[in-house]
Amino acid sequence: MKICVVGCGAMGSVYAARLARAGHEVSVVDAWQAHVEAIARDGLHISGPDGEFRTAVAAHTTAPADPVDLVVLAVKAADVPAAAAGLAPLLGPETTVLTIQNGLGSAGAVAGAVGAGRLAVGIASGFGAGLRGPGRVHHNAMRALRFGAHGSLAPERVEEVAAAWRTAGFDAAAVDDVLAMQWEKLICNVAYSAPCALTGLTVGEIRDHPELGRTSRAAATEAWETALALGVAIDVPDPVELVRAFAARMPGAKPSALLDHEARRTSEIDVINGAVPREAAKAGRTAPVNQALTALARHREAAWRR
Ligand SMILES: NC(=O)C1=CN([C@@H]2O[C@H](COP(=O)(O)OP(=O)(O)OC[C@H]3O[C@@H](n4cnc5c(N)ncnc54)[C@H](OP(=O)(O)O)[C@@H]3O)[C@@H](O)[C@H]2O)C=CC1
Ligand SMILES: CC(C)(CO)C(=O)C(=O)O
Repeated sequence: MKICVVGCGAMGSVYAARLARAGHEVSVVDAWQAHVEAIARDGLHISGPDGEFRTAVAAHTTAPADPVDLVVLAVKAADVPAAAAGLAPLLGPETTVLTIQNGLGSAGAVAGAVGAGRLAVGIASGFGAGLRGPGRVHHNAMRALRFGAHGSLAPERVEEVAAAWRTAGFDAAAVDDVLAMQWEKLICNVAYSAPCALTGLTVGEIRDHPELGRTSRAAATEAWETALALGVAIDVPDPVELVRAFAARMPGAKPSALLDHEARRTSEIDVINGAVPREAAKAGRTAPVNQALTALARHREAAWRR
């Protein structure tokens, strides 16, 4: 498959490098000039639980006029509208766009820019990835990717994408109910994103903390109750068990919201913990734990923008 990964950060690099190593024709587009130059010169260097490797991929700072079979949009939520608006040079009549962000709401912005008929949504779970420097990424684990149609994209097209990712060694599958998958991931993210970002603790440290562990589990339980109240068909009998198992796979990981706060950057808290009170309101409910965590994170982030 001819694939372009737009947003070649922590996750985009893992996707691009593994897909290229599996023999797909892969290029990347990223906003960070020094990173793009390092990739173009030395390739992408990935380290993770299964060792290290380096792969050559073509790298650009803006999308070249060269339509591909698959665009993978792997920027953070706040950058989705701008990145989606720049995808036109990569799109041919049969191009599928796969957007993979944590939190809720990104797909709507991408559909507006590229058309819902070509859009698939992905959920990446259990990677704990971070950039180590230009051209270099480390990930703590590599659990699963699930893909689903956002609008009228044919199921065969989603399956084709999942099959390509399986050739690269990912546990990847097409699912019918991508909204349920997004909520299952959201339950895990709300447990760790704001609590880790606000305290500087890792996923495992939050899980094991006598007081903050309780806050983390309460945030997850609130998201779980909200999903059930909205009638989302999540397959989660026990949210506390779900988030414990999530942390057990990568106790040392720093959620990307914590990496953002360490760099004094605005995080994705607004579409992760912040999504829960917004969604709860649709069901006539409140979500005070996530509301408070979001307010604290927003307050800190606002100070960096002053
Ligand atoms: N990290 C993880 O372990 C996991 C992350 N996720 C989710 O995956 C998504 C991506 O996260 P992550 O990889 O950590 O984020 P990163 O910040 O590491 O990567 C995003 C990259 O996109 C670049 N970028 C921003 N705007 C544009 C643009 N318009 N065109 C091209 N490139 C652009 C950024 O450059 P610059 O920094 O210069 O703006 C950055 O290099 C998020 O939604 C995250 O929540 C999901 C599962 C695990
Ligand atoms: C590590 C974390 C919490 C990133 O933010 C994540 O979402 C994942 O790896 O699935």
